[in-house]
Amino acid sequence: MSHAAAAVDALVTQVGAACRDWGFFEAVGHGVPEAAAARAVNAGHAFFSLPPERKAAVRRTERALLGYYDAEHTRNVRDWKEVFDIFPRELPAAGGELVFVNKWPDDGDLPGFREALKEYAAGMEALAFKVLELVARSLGLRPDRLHGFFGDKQTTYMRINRYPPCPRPDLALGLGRHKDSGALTILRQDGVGGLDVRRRSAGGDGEWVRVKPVSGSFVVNLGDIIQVWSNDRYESVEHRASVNSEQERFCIPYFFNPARYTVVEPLQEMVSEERPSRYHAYNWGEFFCTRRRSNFRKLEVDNIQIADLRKDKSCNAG
Ligand SMILES: O=C(O)CCC(=O)C(=O)O
Ligand SMILES: [Fe+2]
Repeated sequence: MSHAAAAVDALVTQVGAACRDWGFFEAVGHGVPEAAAARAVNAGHAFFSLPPERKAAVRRTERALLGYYDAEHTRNVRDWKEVFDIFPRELPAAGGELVFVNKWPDDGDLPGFREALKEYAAGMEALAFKVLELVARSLGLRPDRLHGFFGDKQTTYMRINRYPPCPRPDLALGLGRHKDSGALTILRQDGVGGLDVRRRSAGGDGEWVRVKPVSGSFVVNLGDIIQVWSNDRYESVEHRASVNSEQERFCIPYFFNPARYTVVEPLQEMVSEERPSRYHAYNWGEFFCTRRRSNFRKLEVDNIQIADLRKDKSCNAG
């Protein structure tokens, strides 16, 4: 085996172990130019420093879901944060449905904002395909086995997240506990710290573990779709963002998601007589839109979770 092939094999083993044991890992030596990341971070800070009326000009609505928002709910509890969302690959508006067209602030307000975010998103996409390949290999699949789900019509979105200092961090969360519903999330966080991951444990709820910020790294986490594709070999992991009373915290997650029409179900290679399919097939676009619709206000019932699609609901994993 060549040197390079041995290095890839070693990386695949590491990624596989992290996916199995944590569902989370940090990527260093990832090839995304630091200057592009810094430009995106600066653009984000500049956006949130705009006066409220400039931010309100690109506020999202219940139908047009991209842009600025400061009242999001996660699993029926309001988050302590403000966000700005874009689709790096914009989707044409389809009549009567939710609209995913980008709302950009005026160029005069924020010169270079759009370019900075687009450049960064392109770097994230390149990294996302590399991670996808490592994940596929770690499951014993062809390196490009999952690539076809992420063509031009992908529903990937990117968010800039700001968590303001909170006078009572014991009473609020920047972002309530949740699992990401897409395939992979790759995020850049600042040095403040606040991302907590729930440790997996056989007996039920594990402890919360703070993800130590590592300068120049990206945090990668598996979403529900990888859990389903892998037929539970990997699991999406619960996480949350804590806040603190002194400092604002800032991060940019990139949510790598397949096309809307994708029917998500365990991959045929992951299913066997000994390990039958554990999930009902579902339509990703419907799942995504149901989730996004429900984060405007407090509902009486919890919104849809991946566990609802399990064939064996008595098993609480996921
Ligand atoms: O603030 C963070 O680090 C986590 C962000 C996150 O989990 C999300 O936006 O889904
Ligand atoms: Fe998340």
